[in-house]
Amino acid sequence: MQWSLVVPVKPLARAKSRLSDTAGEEVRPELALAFALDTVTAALACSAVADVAVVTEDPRAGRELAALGAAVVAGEPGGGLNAALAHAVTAVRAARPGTPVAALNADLPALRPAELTRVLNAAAQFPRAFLPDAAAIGTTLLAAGADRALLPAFGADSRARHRASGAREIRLDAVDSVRQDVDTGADLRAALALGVGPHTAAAAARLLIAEQ
Ligand SMILES: Nc1nc2c(ncn2[C@@H]2O[C@H](COP(=O)(O)OP(=O)(O)OP(=O)(O)O)[C@@H](O)[C@H]2O)c(=O)[nH]1
Ligand SMILES: C=C(OP(=O)(O)O)C(=O)O
Repeated sequence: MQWSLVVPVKPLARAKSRLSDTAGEEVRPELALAFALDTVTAALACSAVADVAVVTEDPRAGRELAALGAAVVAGEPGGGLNAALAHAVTAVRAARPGTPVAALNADLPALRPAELTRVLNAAAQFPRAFLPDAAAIGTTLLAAGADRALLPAFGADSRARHRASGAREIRLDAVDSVRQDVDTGADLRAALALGVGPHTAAAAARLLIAEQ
């Protein structure tokens, strides 16, 4: 089974506010963009992925992610992340009616295509399924099979809310790269330890140089 992925990217100037202890205001947008570039590069290289649509209102993020081969969905309805995802799924299914869809966070800089394939193959066993984040509180991926509504409930305690919504929790070992989202400095160190993509590696190196 091949999936259409929907990847949400918040306007870079407002993104990753919880990294403010680790990265100053001028560096944070660069880091957020680097995470998204590495996430989308790995997603596009995944054999279980048919296409990737980025939903963003940020012109620079849209431009740079489109250059990788992602489609860009603009025109968010307002109301935040879940409304943006529902809007993007409607746009994707207008082009590919009924396609299975998965929402994937854009802050997974260590993402490995083979691990994403295993997660998507597990998701394909259920009408709706999700993967908890590394902290086991949030969600990094929510999937809905052909013609199923995604019903995204990302945000605080989304693991519990996705479970309560009837989505099946995916329990797999050795898919750390799909679970390691980066919200804090500690998350960034954990992602660097797993091994990040080239954009994040370069941005993190600039961050360390700036600190010296
Ligand atoms: N398109 C879109 N994406 C969003 C929106 N809010 C969050 N996202 C994205 O959703 C994913 C999960 O969001 P968070 O992990 O909370 O990231 P964030 O909002 O940049 O981080 P904080 O500022 O620290 O809360 C990331 O890929 C964000 O870029 C939104 O309003 N619109
Ligand atoms: C939006 C989410 O991400 P975070 O918890 O990283 O903000 C979520 O986990 O639902």
